[in-house]
Amino acid sequence: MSAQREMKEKNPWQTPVTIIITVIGVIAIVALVTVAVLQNRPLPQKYKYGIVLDAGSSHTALYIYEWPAEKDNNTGRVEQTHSCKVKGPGISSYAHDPLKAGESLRVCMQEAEQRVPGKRHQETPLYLGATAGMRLLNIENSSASDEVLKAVESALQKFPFSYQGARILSGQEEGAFGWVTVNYLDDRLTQGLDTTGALDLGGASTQISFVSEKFDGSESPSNSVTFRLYGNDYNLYTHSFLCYGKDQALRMTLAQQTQSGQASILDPCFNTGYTVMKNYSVLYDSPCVSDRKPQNAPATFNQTGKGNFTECQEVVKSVFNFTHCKYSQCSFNGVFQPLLQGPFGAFSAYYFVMNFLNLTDTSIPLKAVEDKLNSFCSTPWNQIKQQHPDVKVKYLAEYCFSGTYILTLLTEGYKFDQTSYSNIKFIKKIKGSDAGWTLGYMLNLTNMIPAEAPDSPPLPHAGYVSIVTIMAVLLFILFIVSLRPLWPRCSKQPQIV
Ligand SMILES: Nc1nc2c(ncn2[C@@H]2O[C@H](COP(=O)(O)OP(=O)(O)OP(=O)(O)O)[C@@H](O)[C@H]2O)c(=O)[nH]1
Ligand SMILES: [Ca+2]
Repeated sequence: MSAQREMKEKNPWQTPVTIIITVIGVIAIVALVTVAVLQNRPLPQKYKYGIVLDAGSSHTALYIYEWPAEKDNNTGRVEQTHSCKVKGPGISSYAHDPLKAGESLRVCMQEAEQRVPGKRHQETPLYLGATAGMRLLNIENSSASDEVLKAVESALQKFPFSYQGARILSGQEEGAFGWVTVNYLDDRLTQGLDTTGALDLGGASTQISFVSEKFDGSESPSNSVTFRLYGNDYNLYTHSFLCYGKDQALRMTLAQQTQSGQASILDPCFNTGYTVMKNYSVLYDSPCVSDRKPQNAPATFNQTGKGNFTECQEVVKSVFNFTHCKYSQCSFNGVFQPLLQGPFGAFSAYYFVMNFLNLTDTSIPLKAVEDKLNSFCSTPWNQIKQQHPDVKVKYLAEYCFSGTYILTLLTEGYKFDQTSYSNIKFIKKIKGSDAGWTLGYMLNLTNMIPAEAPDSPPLPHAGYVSIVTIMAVLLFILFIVSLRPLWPRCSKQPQIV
């Protein structure tokens, strides 16, 4: 028993000094880890918001975007959280009653007030961009388009957001921002990856934008847009064809068929059995066709469907001019276009139409696309209506024309062949955000895409805490090891008999 007592007395682990040092060491490590965890705990996520109104020719849509407040500069972080389709036609249709254009936006704006947290209202930028419908109105009657813009401006200023202006975008901006949106959402810009081209088919204009190695902008400077984004330079080819959106293109094919001011036409682009009376003055009330209005035409004409894809394609082709080109190569109407390159995302009406016609699979031969259109166009109108009772009649009636127009625009207009056609993807959304010019427009105006690559992000919180914990444990072990001279010698342990 006395030997045991003697050993206990000699054991340095049980001296008060060692016990105090060990306790202090443990407390210090616990404190270090606690401070690391608490100090670097991610704060509850705060979001910022931005609102863009897309005042298109056929309708207006409102988009709300959201991004983490502390990450304005990081790509891929801005997301569309809400969209609202304004009831009624596009703002350019209110030329005769501009106040109604402003009034029409109210419901969607009230929705935005509900969706964006109140304390963020005042700092949330609000933009309105108008496209081809307003471009046409501006050509036709610039004071009327000014009035419409003024009316929407005063309507928007009544809301508590940070109003940043309502303006008409140029075709070039519309094409370029559509391209930015697609590539931003695909995370192609920060990674410096090859980019995706953008094809946008609206009601009154259509845009094609892509990066081509063969294009440095010199051959046609008006089609060139240069960007420096995240440290990479891009030389973008873009062109917007005014009047080649699908509604104005339809007008042009009808103008082509009513040149002599007949009282009726047999239209190959509409299904057999479809018939409707149309007004000459309404049809020709657009700068896209107004100079072709036949003299002495009656007030109305009957449009009756003939349902013939091949003939429809001939009529559609007649609205493109392929005769002159002063450049090395052109798409149509004497417009320069470099060699097509890379994958393409085709959105807006490209998607609506090809999705309805079950033609979004671009790996099928172009001949098969033609066959499908041929079969759709030759289906009687009654049967089409029966098969699709829930589809809006206006859309349904126009699918034969729209499908034929899209195929002709892509293959004859832009010169997509079997191989390049298979590089097109018909898309509506990318990662939950609509493909279109609005997101690119907002990112640009809020300077959210820096010219140079941002510094690499700091260590994530979990990584930080793990490293501090490992370091603390290592320090503790080191501390214990440093006390080695005080350790009891195992070999000298007294034998207890
Ligand atoms: N089939 C179908 N067509 C649609 C739908 N929504 C819009 N469209 C039509 O598709 C065409 C293009 O629509 P948008 O892309 O909204 O065109 P927009 O922005 O008003 O016109 P732009 O100012 O030329 O860009 C128009 O003819 C619309 O009437 C839809 O859900 N289904
Ligand atoms: Ca549009």
